[in-house]
Amino acid sequence: MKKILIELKDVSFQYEYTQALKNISLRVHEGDFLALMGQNGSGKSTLLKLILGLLKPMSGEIKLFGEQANHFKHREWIGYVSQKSNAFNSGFPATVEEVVKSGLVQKVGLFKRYPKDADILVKGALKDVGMEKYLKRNIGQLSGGQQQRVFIARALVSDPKLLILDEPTVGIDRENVQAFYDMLAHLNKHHNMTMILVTHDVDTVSDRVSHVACLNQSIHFHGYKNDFDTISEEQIASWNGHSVRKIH
Ligand SMILES: Nc1ncnc2c1ncn2[C@@H]1O[C@H](COP(=O)(O)OP(=O)(O)OP(=O)(O)O)[C@@H](O)[C@H]1O
Repeated sequence: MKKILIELKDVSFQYEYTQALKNISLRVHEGDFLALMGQNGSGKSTLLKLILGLLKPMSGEIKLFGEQANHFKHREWIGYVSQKSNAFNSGFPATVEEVVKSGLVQKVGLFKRYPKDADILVKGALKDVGMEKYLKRNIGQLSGGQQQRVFIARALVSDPKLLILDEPTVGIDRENVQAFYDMLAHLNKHHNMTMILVTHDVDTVSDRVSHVACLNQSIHFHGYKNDFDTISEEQIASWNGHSVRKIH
């Protein structure tokens, strides 16, 4: 049986005036490549913040790697690439190498020295995302998609078991989106990296993902990608409150 890495049971969360999440139950197993979909304001970021321990649920239970979330000590097992990480301007004074190396801070602690093999780890992480040639380049001189790969390498350098990507294809041109998904699928298959990919766009859900979850305050669907493909656009639209188009 595959291990359950993330488990939410009946989780609800309310901001002062807004109920963001209602009775969410969700399991992510080791090796899953999950697309978490939902329109703007459907609660995706709130759900991520709960998983990342930045918010506490009002009710319900969250377990990470089998442990209660509030007792979970291995935050470095969860890598996170935020939505706006690929928005550096060309003058930003950091090289690709420096950006990726800074990902080790989570593992070694803020005031500790980098491990002796830090340079090897950095090169390995850049190789995993196909960016090893850019080690000494300034981060601001790369395209949006290349910057996104560097930030994935930054998350990978501390050797996480689960990678959460918030709308990673925003800012990547259409031709490069498939190559980007190929890279994620490679990490998922060959490095056994469990992935949660957040998107508000049905169009961008790739055939590479294994599972899909549709969120709009509550979970409307969670299952295999093949089963998701049999659901009509009208049905998905009724969950989202606006029309949708599935592109294969
Ligand atoms: N800090 C906050 N204070 C109050 N309400 C909030 C806060 N953050 C989010 N909300 C509300 O909670 C609901 C869910 O927001 P959330 O950011 O989780 O959605 P999302 O699916 O990530 O949206 P998007 O795709 O636009 O990023 C929305 O109605 C939003 O207005």
